Amino acid sequence: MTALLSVSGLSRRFLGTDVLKDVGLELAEGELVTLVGRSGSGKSALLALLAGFDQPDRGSVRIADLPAGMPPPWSTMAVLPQSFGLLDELTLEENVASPMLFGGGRVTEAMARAGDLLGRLGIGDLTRRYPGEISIGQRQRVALARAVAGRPKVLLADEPTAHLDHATIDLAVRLLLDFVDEGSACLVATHDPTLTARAHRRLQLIDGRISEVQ
Ligand SMILES: Nc1ncnc2c1ncn2[C@@H]1O[C@H](COP(=O)(O)OP(=O)(O)OP(=O)(O)O)[C@@H](O)[C@H]1O
Repeated sequence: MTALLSVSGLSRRFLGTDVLKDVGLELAEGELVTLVGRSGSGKSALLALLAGFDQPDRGSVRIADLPAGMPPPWSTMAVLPQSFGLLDELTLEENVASPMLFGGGRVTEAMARAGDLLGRLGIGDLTRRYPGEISIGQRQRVALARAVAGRPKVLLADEPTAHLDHATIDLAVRLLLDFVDEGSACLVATHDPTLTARAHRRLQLIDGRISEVQ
């Protein structure tokens, strides 16, 4: 299996506290891996380091075949933040199509894929609405659709099912599993037991250290 993300010896200190201590992990192509840990344990801090939004005090992050430490282009790594980051002036389908269009994709194909992804998440009837006209759980689904739309090699997702009901979580998990099956890898910080149960592997953060959940 090809390693799409390799992390070693990652440490990060905030305000005199070692939040992450010597963290190492690998994500292989085809893997959906969850990251659990108590609130404040450092999950979002770790995702920020992996995404290149923050710099470690020690350690290295290597993404796909880029040199270690090289910030990944958005077409290689996508980030789904807790705050979604949707563009309010674009319709839902335009939001989802945007990574494909920025990557040089054809408009008709990008819009068709956007509609398909939104349909798979149960909101195919809302494609022409704007983010301000839908619920928070619907916005979360749009953000998930947009995160996978450009087929990035690595997706980092922070609590992507936090606002979803049980049936909708099932749709989201299926989408993520199909996404990694097509040659990507996904690391998900989550408190969601359904998502965790269906992941290929589970990691946990305790006292700044990462370990595999057996
Ligand atoms: N920029 C920062 N400056 C100072 N402290 C920070 C900063 N970012 C994170 N922290 C601290 O690092 C710790 C880990 O925060 P983080 O947001 O990664 O937790 P989390 O596991 O994602 O929590 P949750 O499940 O509640 O989202 C917390 O104690 C937090 O206060």
